[in-house]
Amino acid sequence: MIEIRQVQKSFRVGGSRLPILQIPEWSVGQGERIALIGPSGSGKSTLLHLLGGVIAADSGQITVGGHALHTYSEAQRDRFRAEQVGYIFQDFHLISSLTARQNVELVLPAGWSRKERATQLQAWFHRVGLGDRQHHLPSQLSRGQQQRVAIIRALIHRPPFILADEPTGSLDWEAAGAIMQLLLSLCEEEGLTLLTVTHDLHLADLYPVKVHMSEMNALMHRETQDPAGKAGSNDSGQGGEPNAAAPFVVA
Ligand SMILES: Nc1ncnc2c1ncn2[C@@H]1O[C@H](COP(=O)(O)OP(=O)(O)OP(=O)(O)O)[C@@H](O)[C@H]1O
Repeated sequence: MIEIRQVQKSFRVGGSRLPILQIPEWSVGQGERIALIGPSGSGKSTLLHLLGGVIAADSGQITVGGHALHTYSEAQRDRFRAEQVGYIFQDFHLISSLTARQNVELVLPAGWSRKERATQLQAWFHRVGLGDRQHHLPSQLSRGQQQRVAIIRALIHRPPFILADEPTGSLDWEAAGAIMQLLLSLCEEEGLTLLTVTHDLHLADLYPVKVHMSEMNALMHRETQDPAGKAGSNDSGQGGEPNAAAPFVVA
C-alpha cells in the first residue's frame, strides 16, 4: 500500500525554488499495476524518486508499505529502498565488465545460502528467456536482453514495490512490447505493486490502471484550469506561476 497526503516537492533553481509536485492525496493498493502518464516535466520521475526514497518531499506524508518515509533519514531511506523497492531504468544500469549473472549476484540478499542463490538465479534467467545467456557480458546482449537482466535484478529478491522509469524508452517497438508484457506478468505472478512511467500510450494500455499526472498533481490541474493564474487564494498574484511558498490548497 502506498499513501500520499499533502505532499509538496520543489527544486532549487538558481536563487528560487521551482514547485514541481503538489499532491493532496493519492493511494495505491498492494499488487496494483499502474502506468503513470503525463507530459514531459509533469513530475513523473520525481514522484518515483519520492516513492523510492531517493529524495525527500518538502512537506507532507509518504507511506510506502508501512514505511513513513517522511520521518526517515537519508540512511533509513537508502535501507528502505534496498529492501523494499526494485528500480528499473531506461538505460538498464548494468555494469559492463560483469556478466549478466554477476550483475544480478550483486543484489542478492546476504542471507541466501549458496544453493538458494544458484537455484534462484537459474530459475529467473530461465523465466525471462535468458537461460543460456547468463555468462554473457552486457555488450554481448541485445538491448531488450539487457533490460531482461535488469528486470531480474530488480525482482529477484521480491521487493513488494517495483518502480520502472521508462523501462522501454530505449527499445524498438517490438522489444518494448515484449518487455512491458514480461514486467507486467512477472509482477502479477509475484503479487508485486508496479508503477511504470511511460510516454507510450499503447504500452500504457496494457496496464490494468492508467493514471495521468494531472489527476494527482494539483499544480498541473491549476495550470490547466486557470492558465491566467487569477483564481485561488494560494496564487502568488504574479502571473499565475505556482508559488512554492503559498499555503497548500487543493485546486
Ligand atoms: N534535481 C533537480 N533540480 C532541479 N530541477 C529538477 C530536478 N529534478 C527534476 N527537476 C525538474 O522537475 C521537473 C519535473 O521533472 P521530472 O523528471 O520529474 O518530469 P517527468 O514528468 O518525468 O519528465 P519526462 O517525461 O521528460 O522525463 C522538470 O522541470 C525538471 O527540470
